[in-house]
Amino acid sequence: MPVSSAGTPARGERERTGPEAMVTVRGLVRTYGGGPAAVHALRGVDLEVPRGELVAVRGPSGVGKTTLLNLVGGLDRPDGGQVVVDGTDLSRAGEKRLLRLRRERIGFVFQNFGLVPVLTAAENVGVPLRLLRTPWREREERVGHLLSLVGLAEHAAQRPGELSGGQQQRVAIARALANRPALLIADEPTSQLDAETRRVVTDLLRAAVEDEGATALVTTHDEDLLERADRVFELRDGLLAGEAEGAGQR
Ligand SMILES: Nc1ncnc2c1ncn2[C@@H]1O[C@H](COP(=O)(O)OP(=O)(O)OP(=O)(O)O)[C@@H](O)[C@H]1O
Repeated sequence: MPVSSAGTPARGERERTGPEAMVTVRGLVRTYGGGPAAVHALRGVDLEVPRGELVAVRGPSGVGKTTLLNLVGGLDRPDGGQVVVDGTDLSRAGEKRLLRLRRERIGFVFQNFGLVPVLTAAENVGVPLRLLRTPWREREERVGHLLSLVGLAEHAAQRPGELSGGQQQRVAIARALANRPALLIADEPTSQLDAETRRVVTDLLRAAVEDEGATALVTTHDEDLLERADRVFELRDGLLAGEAEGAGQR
């Protein structure tokens, strides 16, 4: 990071967090509501996600895991602290810059999948590529490849309502990978799945990291996924603590 003599980032320089960190979170605070009913979801969270790793955040229900992912993904603004993603300080980025970062560099897998009900599986996977104005042929090839990767080539023409929960989850993962995101953010990507599908989805996340060069930040309770993460953090009482090394195996 270029620094001025005072040790702060040189004026006009894009803030960098070093070559390794894809995400750096410092002192992150998010409070919902006010007064005695205020919910202090995050009270000063610090987190570093190195490039090329699968990092998992665990913690009890309602502890603030989704809140953290939304803030890292630029979908919500914090009440305090700093989030730097891929060299961009989100608190200094305007809406346009945030939108571009989300479209070009980030893939999301939401807890409720977030698929568009009137679009087929293939069309849902193609949405991020349409937003990037990817040419038709390239889009079709990428969508076909991703649907095969998640084992849904045969279901390309079905709409979300005609797919099982596990199939919808896999469509959501294929869609999140469509733009070859530098950062894949996944909120409980294996929840509500049977053991076999959980394994398939975990394999996909590892493949995104190993083969597609992505960095992944996931929340999960799934012991198998935790086992295969490169690092595991625990969110408790609004703070992130206790890093454990996962096995990080394929
Ligand atoms: N928009 C909101 N308005 C008010 N309170 C909210 C809002 N979103 C979340 N909360 C509260 O903030 C806390 C953290 O919620 P969050 O969804 O981040 O938890 P979580 O760890 O992801 O939970 P789960 O594992 O059940 O998905 C909860 O107490 C929740 O009720």
